[in-house]
Amino acid sequence: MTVEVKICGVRTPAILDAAMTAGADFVGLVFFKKSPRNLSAADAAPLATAARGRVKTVAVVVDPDDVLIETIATQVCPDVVQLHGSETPERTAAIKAQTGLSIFKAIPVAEAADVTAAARYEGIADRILFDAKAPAGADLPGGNGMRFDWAILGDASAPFALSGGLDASNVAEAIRLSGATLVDVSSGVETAPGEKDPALIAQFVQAARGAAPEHKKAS
Ligand SMILES: O=C(O)c1ccccc1N[C@@H]1O[C@H](COP(=O)(O)O)[C@@H](O)[C@H]1O
Repeated sequence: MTVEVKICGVRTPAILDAAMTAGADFVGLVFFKKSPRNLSAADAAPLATAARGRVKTVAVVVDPDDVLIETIATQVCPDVVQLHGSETPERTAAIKAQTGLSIFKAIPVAEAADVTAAARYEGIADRILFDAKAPAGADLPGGNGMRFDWAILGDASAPFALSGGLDASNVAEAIRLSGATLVDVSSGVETAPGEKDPALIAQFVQAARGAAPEHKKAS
């Protein structure tokens, strides 16, 4: 089984090209002012246009209001909306209804008990994304390069995505231990916050492609 790959925090045409050349399945466009990867809708629209039909675009937002969602949906036209804040199941359903788009819902994880929160989004979010819980007081809810114990996802049901501190050196082990069918990376393919590196992107995609979840390997 092939594991899908998302390269998050793409900000320039050159890095979009690098992600597509490497064979990424998704690229993330971040709409969060505190992030070093933040884009305006006007800056993101040409990137999304260049990506269309070649790689799926994911609009990453944090507790967005209806105006931001409408602006992104009409100007950027992404394939997916990734909700990376404290959106409730009701708010998640409302954003899905407003946009008609596929929804990734991020669930912050520090310990096994956090994984159960995902059940509240069953039948609402199209994919659950388990990400490392940000430290208290952090500026960003994601994109911090922090990881958690991947093995605690071993019993999570339904295909899910994994992020948090992944890079080319650890993504194969993360897939094997967690059973994730999609891996998402931001800091792990950067040389500085917000500065993506084409070689690191290529290495990450290659490492993820070569991995398979342990319990899904043919015996
Ligand atoms: O990348 C960001 O700046 C960001 C900002 C706000 C919400 C989510 C963000 N990124 C997501 O964070 C995770 C993990 O990133 P990392 O690899 O640990 O740096 C990933 O899901 C990104 O989509």
